[in-house]
Amino acid sequence: MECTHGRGETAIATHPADDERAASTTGQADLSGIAELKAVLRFRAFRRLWIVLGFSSIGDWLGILATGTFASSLFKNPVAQGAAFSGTIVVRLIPALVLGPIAGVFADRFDRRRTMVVCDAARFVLYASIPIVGTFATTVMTATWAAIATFLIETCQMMWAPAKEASVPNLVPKARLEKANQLGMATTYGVTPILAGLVLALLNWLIGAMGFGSSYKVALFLNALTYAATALMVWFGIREISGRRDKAPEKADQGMFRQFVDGWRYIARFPFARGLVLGIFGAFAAAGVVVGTGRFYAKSLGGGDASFFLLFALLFVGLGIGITAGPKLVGALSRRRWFGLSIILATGAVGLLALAPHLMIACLLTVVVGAGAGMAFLNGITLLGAEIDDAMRGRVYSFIQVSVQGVLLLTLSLSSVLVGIGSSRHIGPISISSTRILLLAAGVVGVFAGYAALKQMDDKRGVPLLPDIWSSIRGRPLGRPVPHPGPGVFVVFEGGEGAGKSTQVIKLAAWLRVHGREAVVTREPGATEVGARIRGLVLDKDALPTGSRVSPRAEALLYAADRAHHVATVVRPALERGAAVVSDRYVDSSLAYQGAGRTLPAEEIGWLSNWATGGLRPDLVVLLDVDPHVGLARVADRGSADRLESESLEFHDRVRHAFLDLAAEDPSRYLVLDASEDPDTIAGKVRERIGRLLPADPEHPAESTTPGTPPEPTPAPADETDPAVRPGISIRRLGSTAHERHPDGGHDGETPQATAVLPAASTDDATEVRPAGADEATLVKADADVAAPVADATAASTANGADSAASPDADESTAPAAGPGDTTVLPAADTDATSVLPADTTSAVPADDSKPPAGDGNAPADRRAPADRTSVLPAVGADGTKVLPAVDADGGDKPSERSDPTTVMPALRPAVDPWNTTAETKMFPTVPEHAVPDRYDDDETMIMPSGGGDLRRRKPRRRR
Ligand SMILES: Nc1ncnc2c1ncn2[C@@H]1O[C@H](COP(=O)(O)OP(=O)(O)O)[C@@H](O)[C@H]1O
Ligand SMILES: Cc1cn([C@H]2C[C@H](O)[C@@H](COP(=O)(O)OP(=O)(O)O)O2)c(=O)[nH]c1=O
Repeated sequence: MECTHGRGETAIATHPADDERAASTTGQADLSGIAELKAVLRFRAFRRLWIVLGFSSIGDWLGILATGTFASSLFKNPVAQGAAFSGTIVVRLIPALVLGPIAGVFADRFDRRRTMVVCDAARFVLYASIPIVGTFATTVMTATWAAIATFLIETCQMMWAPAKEASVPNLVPKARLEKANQLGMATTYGVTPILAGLVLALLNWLIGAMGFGSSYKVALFLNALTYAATALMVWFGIREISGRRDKAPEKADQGMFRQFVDGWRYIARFPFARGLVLGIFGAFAAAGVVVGTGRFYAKSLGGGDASFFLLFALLFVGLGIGITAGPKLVGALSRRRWFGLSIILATGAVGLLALAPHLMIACLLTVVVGAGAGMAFLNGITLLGAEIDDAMRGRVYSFIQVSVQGVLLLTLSLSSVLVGIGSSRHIGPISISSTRILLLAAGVVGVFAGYAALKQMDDKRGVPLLPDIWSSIRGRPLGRPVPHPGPGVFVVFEGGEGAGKSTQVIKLAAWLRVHGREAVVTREPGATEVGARIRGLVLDKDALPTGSRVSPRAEALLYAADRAHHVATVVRPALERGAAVVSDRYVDSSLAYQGAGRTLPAEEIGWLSNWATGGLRPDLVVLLDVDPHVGLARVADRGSADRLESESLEFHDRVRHAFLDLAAEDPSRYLVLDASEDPDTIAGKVRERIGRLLPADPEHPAESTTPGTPPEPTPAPADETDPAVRPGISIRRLGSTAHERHPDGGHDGETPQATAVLPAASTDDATEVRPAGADEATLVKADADVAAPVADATAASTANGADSAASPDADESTAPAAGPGDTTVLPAADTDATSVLPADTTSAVPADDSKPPAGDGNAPADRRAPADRTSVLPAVGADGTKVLPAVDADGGDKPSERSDPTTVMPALRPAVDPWNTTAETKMFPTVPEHAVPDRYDDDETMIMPSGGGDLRRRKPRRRR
C-alpha cells in the first residue's frame, strides 16, 4: 500500500522489504524489561522530554484536583460545591471539542518546541493567576475567572499534546517507540496521578499543621511552577524537537485552513488512518457505555456503589496490564493486527459483560476490557507515531483526541440517560435490563469497529490470523506476503539424485520457448560465478584435502549463500522482466538434504533460506520422486560421484521422504510425479500443469501443439486420473493481472525472447544438461511442439552467437550432439530449436529471430544472428557455469525498452508455507509415494517465517 498526501510524502507503507529494512536498519537488539527502558532513556532528548512529561503531568493532575477543589471550596452550599467541581471538568472538555482540530494544525504548522513552550508559559501564568485573583476578587469573580482560566489552560493542553505526541517519534528510533510510549503512559496515567495525590495530601497536612493558608492555593502555585520548569526545560534542553522545522519549512506557506482540511482528507482517504480512528472510536464508545451504565450494571449484579468502584478500579488495573504487559504478551505480532484485535478484545468483553451472571465474572471481564483498551491505546499511539507521516501527525493525533473526547461525552451521557429510562421498563412479566442491552449493543458495535480497523489496517493480508497470533506469541510470526518480484513465473524441479530434473528442466524450457515465453534455465548450486565456486566447495571431492569435509552447518550456509546470490542476480531479475524461470533445485533441496539428510533443524534451514531468498518462493515445484536405488543407479555412469551422491542410502531415503513431506504440506503448489515413468510422459504432465498456470496464448495455446510440429505426447488427463496433476490457479485471473502489471510488454504471439541463463556446466556439463537416453535432436523432437534440430557445436562456436536453429523436421543425423566437456545444451530462443553453445566466455546467446525456421539444420552459419542481437557471456565459472544476459529482439537490455515478446505471467501466491510449517513439525514420517492429499487452497498468499526484529514499518514504499 502506498499513499501520498498533498506535497507531503508517503505516510504509510506496508512493503515487507521496507519493514525488514526498517527493522534491520534500526539495528536494535531485542531487549527486555528494564534493559529496554534503559535503552529508551539513553536517548538524551527523549529522556528530557520524559522528565518534562512527568512534571507537566503532575501539574495536570494537581490542576484537575486543585482547581476543582478550589472552585468547590469557594461555595458553602453542597449543591453549589458539586456543581462547581463538575463545572470545572466540563469546562475542561469544551476546548477539546471546539479547538481540538485546530490544535493539530498548530502542531504540524509551527515549530513544535515553540508551541510547547508557549503553551507551558501560558499555563504557568494562568494557573498562578487563579489563586492570585482569589485573594482579592469576590467569590463569583474568582469562580468565573477559574472557569475561564481552566478553559484557556485546557486549550493550551490541546495544543501542547499533539506537539509533544508528534515529537516523540522524532526523538527515539522507531524500534524503541513502543517502549517510549509505554513509559510515557505509565508516567502519565500510573505514577503521576498518585504523586499528585500525595503532593496534595502532603500540602493539606503541612498547611493544616501550620494552621494558615489554603492548600489548594499552594497546590495551584506549585502547579504553575511545574509548567514554568517544563517551559524552560523544553526551550533550553530539548532543541531536537525543533528539528523537523528545518526539514519542512515550506509548510508555512500553506494556509491554515488548507492544512486543516488536508488533515481531514488524509484521514478519510487512507485506510490506515481510517482504521486507526475507527478503532479508537469503537473502543471509546464502548468505554463510554461501560462507564455510563456502570452504576446500574453494578446494581444488576446485586452490588451497590462498592461494586461499581471495584469494577471501575479493575478497569484501570486492566488498562495498566494492557499497557505494561501487552507488548510482551503478543510478542512479535504485527502491530497493525494487534490494534484491531485489542479493540475486538476490549469491546467483545464489553458485550460479554452484558451476559455476566455474577460479579466475579464481571470483574474478570472488566479486567479484560481494560487490558484490551490499554493495548489499543498504547498501540494506537505507537502506530500513529510510527506510521503517520511527520507532517500529518499532529493533525491526526488531535483528530483522535477530539473524537475520543466527543465520543466519550456522547456515549457517557446518552447511556446514562438511556439506562435511566430503560431500567424501569417491564415488558409483560419479563424485566428487560436496558443496561445489559446497552452493553451488548456497545460490544457488538465495538467488535465491528475493531474488525473494520483490522481489515483496513491489515498489513498481512492473506496470512491466516489465528496461526499468526499463535506463532507470534511464540516469537515466530508468520511473515508478510512477499510480493512476487515481477510478472514472471518461477518453476522449480526438485528430487533426489538421478530423478531426471535436468532432463525435465530442458524439456520444459524448450516447450515454453516454443510457446513464446522467455525461459531462463538455471540451477542450484552453481548457476552464477560465485555459485560455481561455492558448488566446488560443497560438492567437489577434490576441493578439500582428503579426510576433511565441510561441516553440516557450513554446508547449509554455503548453499544459502549460493542461493542468495542466485536469486538476487538471476532469478529475480528474470522474473521482473517477465521470464519463466525454470530452476533445477531450490530451497526444498536444502530442507531435504541439509535438514533431513544432515539432520540439521529444518526450521533453521527454512529461516536461513528465507533470509537468503528474501522470501522468494516458486510458483510451482515439480517433485520428481524416485527411489534412491533407481536414481543413484541412473547417475552412477556419470563418473565419480560428488560428495552428496556418495552419501548412504539411508541419507538419500531421508531426503526423499523430506521432499514428499514438503509436497504433502502444500499440494496446491507442488506437482509430484513418479520419476520412474517415461521422460516424455513426465514432461507431458509438467506441461499440462504449467499450461494451467500460464495466461491463455491465442497464437500458441499452451494445451495444444504448435502447427506444423509433431504432436505432444498426450498428457495424462488431469485430476481424476492422476492425483499428482493438479490444477493451478485460474488462467483468466492470471492473464488479466498480467496486463495490469506489464503494460509495456508481454504481447502474445510476438517473437519470443532469447534464453537468458544457461544451465551450469560441470566437468561433464553436456551430459549433465542433456537428458539421457536420447541425444538432443531426439529429445527436443520428441518433446512436443519443439522440433529441435541441434546445431553443430563447432559451427555455433565459430558463429559466435549464431542462431543455430534448424528445420523442425531435422533428424538425428543432421543434429549432432554437443561434445562433452565444453558445451552446454540450450533450447533455442524462438525457433523451435535447440542450440549448442560453447562453454567459453565468448559465447553468445542465440538471438531472437523473427524469421521462421529456415528448415535447414545443416546451415547454422547462414542463420547467424546480427551482431547487435548477441550478448557476450560472462566468464565461465570454476565449473563452467555461466549466466547469460537476456537478449531480445531489438537488442535492448532494459526491460522497459524491450518489445518484450514474453508472455507475462504474474506470480501465483501459494497458500501454505512449507518452510515455516515444516520447520515447526517436521519429523519426516514416511509418506506413501504420491499420496498427496487432494486439497486445494484458494488462499493465494505466501506465508513464511519472517525475520525477527521490529515488524512495524514506517518507510514509504517506492514503486518499482
Ligand atoms: N524418466 C526417466 N527414466 C529413465 N531415465 C531417466 C529419466 N529421466 C532422466 N533419466 C536419465 O537419468 C539420468 C539422470 O538424469 P538427470 O536429468 O541428470 O537427473 P538429475 O538432474 O535429477 O540428477 C540421465 O542419464 C537421464 O538420461
Ligand atoms: C541446492 C542444493 C543442492 N544440494 C545437493 C543436492 C545434490 O546432491 C547436489 C547438487 O548436485 P547436482 O549435481 O547439481 O544435482 P543433481 O544430482 O540433481 O544433478 O547438491 C544440497 O545438498 N542442498 C541444496 O540446497
